[in-house]
Amino acid sequence: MSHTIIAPSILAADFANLQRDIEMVNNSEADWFHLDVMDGVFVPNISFGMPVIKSIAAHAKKPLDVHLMIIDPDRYIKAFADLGANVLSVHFEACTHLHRTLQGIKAEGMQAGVAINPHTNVSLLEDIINDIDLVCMMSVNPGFGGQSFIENTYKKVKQLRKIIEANGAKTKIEIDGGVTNKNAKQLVDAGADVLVAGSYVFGASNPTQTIKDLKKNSTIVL
Ligand SMILES: O=C(CO)[C@@H](O)[C@H](O)COP(=O)(O)O
Ligand SMILES: [Fe+2]
Repeated sequence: MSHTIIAPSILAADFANLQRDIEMVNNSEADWFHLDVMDGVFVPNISFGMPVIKSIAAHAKKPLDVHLMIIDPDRYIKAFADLGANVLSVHFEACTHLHRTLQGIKAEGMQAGVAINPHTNVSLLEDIINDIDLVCMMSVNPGFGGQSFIENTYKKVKQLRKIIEANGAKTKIEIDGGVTNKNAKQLVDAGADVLVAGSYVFGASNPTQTIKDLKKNSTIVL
């Protein structure tokens, strides 16, 4: 049996009841916390930054998967390591020297992730795939929660899975945006290892059960 990692996106949580929502994730079948950091420059939205992540880290009992949607992310690698990030993803489109940035993330003891926008071809990762711990494949345009899933993602997951296998890499594929129980199984069948879900989880009447269902439906019986 192969279990898919489920990472609820805190962007869709109720910030006035953040501790309650963190405890819900702690006590659920979810595996990671997905934290979206937006700078209002790389994406047309601003989310939350260091003080909020510090508070989340104080209560979270599962790994922190931080998705940086910011320009020049090298400036903050150490700060996110100090906050307790376990996986740190930078955007391919925001890095001039991606290889150096990934080495910098690993040097701080974190897993190095690369996020790619819907228009970015997965073949651009081929020469660096062995240095990437996780590819955060955007299945919506980054910047907002609650958007519709882009169907072309299935094709990209299959292409990326081939590149990973051809290079003997251990890279995980994470899907971010518009994930629901309607597309979860198909994404995992295409080769996804991690599913991020924000509005689908926190907008549900029973988020704990929704996570449980996502986990169950994305389990592959080998
Ligand atoms: O990075 C992002 C958006 O930029 C995501 O992590 C969203 O937070 C996912 O939210 P849903 O699409 O699941 O509502
Ligand atoms: Fe994200």
